[in-house]
Amino acid sequence: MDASVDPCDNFYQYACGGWLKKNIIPETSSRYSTFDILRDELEVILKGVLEETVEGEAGALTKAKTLYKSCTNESLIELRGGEPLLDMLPDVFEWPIAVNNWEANYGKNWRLEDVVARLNEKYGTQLLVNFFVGTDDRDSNSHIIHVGQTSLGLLSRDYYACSGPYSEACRAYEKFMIDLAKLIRTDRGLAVNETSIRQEVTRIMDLERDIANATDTPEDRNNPVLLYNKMELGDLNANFTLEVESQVFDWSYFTAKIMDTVNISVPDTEKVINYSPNYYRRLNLILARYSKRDLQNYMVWRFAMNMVVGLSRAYRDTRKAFRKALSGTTSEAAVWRQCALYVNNNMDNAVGRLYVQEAFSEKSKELMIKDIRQVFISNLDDLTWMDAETKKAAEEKARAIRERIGYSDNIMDDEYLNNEYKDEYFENILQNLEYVQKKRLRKLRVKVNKEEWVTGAAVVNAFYSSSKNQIVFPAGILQPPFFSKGQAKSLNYGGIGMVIGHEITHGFDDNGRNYDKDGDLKDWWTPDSTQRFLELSKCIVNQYGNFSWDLANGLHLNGNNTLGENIADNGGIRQAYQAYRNYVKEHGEEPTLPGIDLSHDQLFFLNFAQVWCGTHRPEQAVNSIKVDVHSPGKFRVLGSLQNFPEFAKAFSCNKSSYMVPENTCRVW
Ligand SMILES: O=C(O)CCC(=O)N[C@@H](CC(=O)O)Cc1ccc(-c2cccc(Cl)c2)cc1
Ligand SMILES: [Zn+2]
Repeated sequence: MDASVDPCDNFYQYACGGWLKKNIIPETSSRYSTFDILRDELEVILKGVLEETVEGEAGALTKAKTLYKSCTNESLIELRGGEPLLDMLPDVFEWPIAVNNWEANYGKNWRLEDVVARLNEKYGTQLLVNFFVGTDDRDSNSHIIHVGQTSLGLLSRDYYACSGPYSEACRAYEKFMIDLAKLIRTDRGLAVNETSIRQEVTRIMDLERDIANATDTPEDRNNPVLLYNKMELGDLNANFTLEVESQVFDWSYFTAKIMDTVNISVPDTEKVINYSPNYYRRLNLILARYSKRDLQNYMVWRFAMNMVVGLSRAYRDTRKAFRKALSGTTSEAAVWRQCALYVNNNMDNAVGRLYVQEAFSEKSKELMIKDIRQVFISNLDDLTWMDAETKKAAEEKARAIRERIGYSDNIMDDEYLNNEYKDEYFENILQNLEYVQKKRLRKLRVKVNKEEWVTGAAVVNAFYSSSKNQIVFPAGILQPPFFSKGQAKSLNYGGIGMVIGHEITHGFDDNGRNYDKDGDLKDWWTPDSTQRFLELSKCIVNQYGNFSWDLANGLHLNGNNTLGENIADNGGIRQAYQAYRNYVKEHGEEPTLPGIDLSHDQLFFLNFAQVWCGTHRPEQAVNSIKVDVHSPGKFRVLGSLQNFPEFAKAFSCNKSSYMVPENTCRVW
């Protein structure tokens, strides 16, 4: 901390000023903070357990270690060059820019449905048409087919302006395409004509820019009620025509191409949810202006660009400038880190088991969730803006929230674990992609398992699931500074207590409030209470929208896209603090910590703030301000403390100081 700063002038600087002086962002990190360091440390633990040979361990654990080993076998990876990618290009109907006679060999029988379906069912990549099986928002026990809008190579639609802070990213993106195309042609012994490659790359960029402009903005996708457009599969053919070179996209044929691979037949009367009707209407106008070749170039590019990270140095180098432009890092993370992350993401229960056995103590499960839930409920009484009927429903929902702490007992059961990973899909990454995707598609005819955890255990994070009305605190976050049985309660309440309140409040933010206690999209609000909620939320939208972020060229935060997180932060701090005061009332003040002349109330706020001591690279700041639903850490701390009078009291701040603004916001 920097005690020379007045906590009432800028509490973030007071709490973190010392940290910022002592820490430099590593060249491999785009953001570096207390929170990120916990994640880096967790990866080190994963490295240790994944490299360790243990006789007679469960088969699933050996498979995770095998996958990790194949991923980190750098000499073999170097030897194989671009082979894993080159070998599978024919399987997705080739990349026209990197092959000769594409029209003769592939273009003739080419169908958009075939390539979009193949990328989806075999490579888990949703492009152009985002087809996926997910929980039915209005029937949270069932799965249903969804079609949504595509993801973008440059992450946010705003980048395609390619001007100002985005010009470098666009230039690097196109260079990435050119270099990869040249490298593949060279590897295939094909002539490289720089001019024609540049021309094709320009068309791919134009196509993706048009697609980006066809996508709905995040603001237009904030309300789950408006996204929920249920229709029959047959209606997609009738109302959402897509045509390429006068070939009409057949939605039924397309769906069968995907679902046949998991032996699920889908009739035209099948109900589906269309999350992005406007996107599909706009998309058709765009497709009329491009050729089959353009589309094929675009889609295979979007797939190939993500494959290079697992290939030889020459292939990874084509992505360097692009990675620098988007994240600011000058060198990629160590291979072992990338592999530990990859295996954890794809085999989270096996890796979770290894992590928990190695680093988690059962004592870390004794969280104060009950206290904080109780505070949320008793606070409802004070809310003047909510009527009794809606308060009653809110209380019922809060009481119904189910909690998950640490890890699922299932992962400690060898039988269960081996069964989850029974197929031989773990030799390498590509096969693993197919395995994970098939598992997702098979869920269509299966009921939602609400007991299932929405995350692995080896994760430094926490979650709220609106469809399960469930809060989850995986083992990875149950550690200092968030929690430790041995540390002061003021630190635990300012740490994990805040996170618990944050997750509970997600059930009542601008998105979560649309779901009832059973996780179904059902309105349990009176119109008046809804009206008042929206007014109070507006205060938060404006408050955070007023923050300008120096690291992002002074861009202002998007108060709408970050609203849910900001409501959760503001609820969390209040609930955690009140729960701490209740604890003290019952158990008495805690003994003061030696050598620190701060009260426990002050320590509560200090620990809360120091979670976010850290900083971003400018490129990452521009990126995250567009795509992250969380506000930057500094503003999460400042914004929530400015709205909380108890903070001002704890540090005896007077009215005129920055931390005690004239008008404050409060929802929960
Ligand atoms: O990685 C990231 O940037 C997102 C991390 C992220 O917010 N995860 C959340 C997952 C979610 O949103 O429910 C869980 C969470 C983590 C930290 C805090 C916290 C702690 C102290 C002070 C403040 Cl203002 C906030 C609150 C919630
Ligand atoms: Zn959150």
